Amino acid sequence: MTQSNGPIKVDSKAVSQQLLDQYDTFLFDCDGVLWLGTHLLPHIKETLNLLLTQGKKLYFVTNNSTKSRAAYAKKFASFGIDVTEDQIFTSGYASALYVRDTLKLVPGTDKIWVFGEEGIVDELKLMGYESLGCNDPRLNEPFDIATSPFIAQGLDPAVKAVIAGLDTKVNYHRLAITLQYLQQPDVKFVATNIDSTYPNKGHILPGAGSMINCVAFAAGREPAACGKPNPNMLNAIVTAKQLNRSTCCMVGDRLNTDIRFGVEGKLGGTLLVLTGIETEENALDVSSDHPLPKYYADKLGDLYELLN
Ligand SMILES: C[C@H](OP(=O)(O)O)C(=O)O
Ligand SMILES: [Mg+2]
Repeated sequence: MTQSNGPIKVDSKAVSQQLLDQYDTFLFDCDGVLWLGTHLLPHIKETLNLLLTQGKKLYFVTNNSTKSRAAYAKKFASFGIDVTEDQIFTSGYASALYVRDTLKLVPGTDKIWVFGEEGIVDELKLMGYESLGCNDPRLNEPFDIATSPFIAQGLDPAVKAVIAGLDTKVNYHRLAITLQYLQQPDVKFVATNIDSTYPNKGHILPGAGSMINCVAFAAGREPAACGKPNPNMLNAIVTAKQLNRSTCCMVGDRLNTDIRFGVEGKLGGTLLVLTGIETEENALDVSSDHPLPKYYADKLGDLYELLN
């Protein structure tokens, strides 16, 4: 079957082997591809091991900024999957690289207000940056303009950027103080990713993009989004790992981030799996605003199941 017929379904041993034979490197999205929250999807370990036995290089590229690369390595280990930190790239790490290499903020002098979770703070800390906000327990208090310490003490003038990401503790206090910083003209606005939702155990939950848009709308500002499909994230991975784009395959569950990342990043191929956000109808919708995948499958584990 040729690409001119549209996305190719991985539903036979021949197509599964054809896909594996084309690529020597696989970049995997995580949420909706490998797992749903703490639930590992079927035959993930077997599929990753199969790729390793065939000499493939594996990398993991997630827009989920709630954990650091080190914390993700621990999550893989909790599933009995041996992945090192340097195989993992998160949107929190991509955002910290942007703060360091593009904004050129000065570690030890410039601070960052984090509207998001520890994964962003941890990556910034590795680069020598002090963060404010995030899990500060005072932000868990209901917001009261008369008593908020962030209002009473005033904003920290050392804050030169806001990084906004998925924050499962989002509340009015966090939104209000983040907006105060975004109203400062010299404070840059950085977002980890644009995902409107993310999949978790059969439910579709609000994603980073939904809460980032809340403060962006209030501030009347658009952030620089550092995760997929931003090509800078792929450029950083390709450079760090000396990858040959033409022999790489991006595996994801979302058209407007993962598949767009792979297609616009000129990778050799893309595989959309239907265990996360997209449906088979979406995968085949030629009228879609987003690039369609070269391949698609009901789940990643089909690669293994069809060959065994
Ligand atoms: C959806 C995204 O994670 P990913 O699918 O990129 O691992 C996220 O959790 O915001
Ligand atoms: Mg995903």
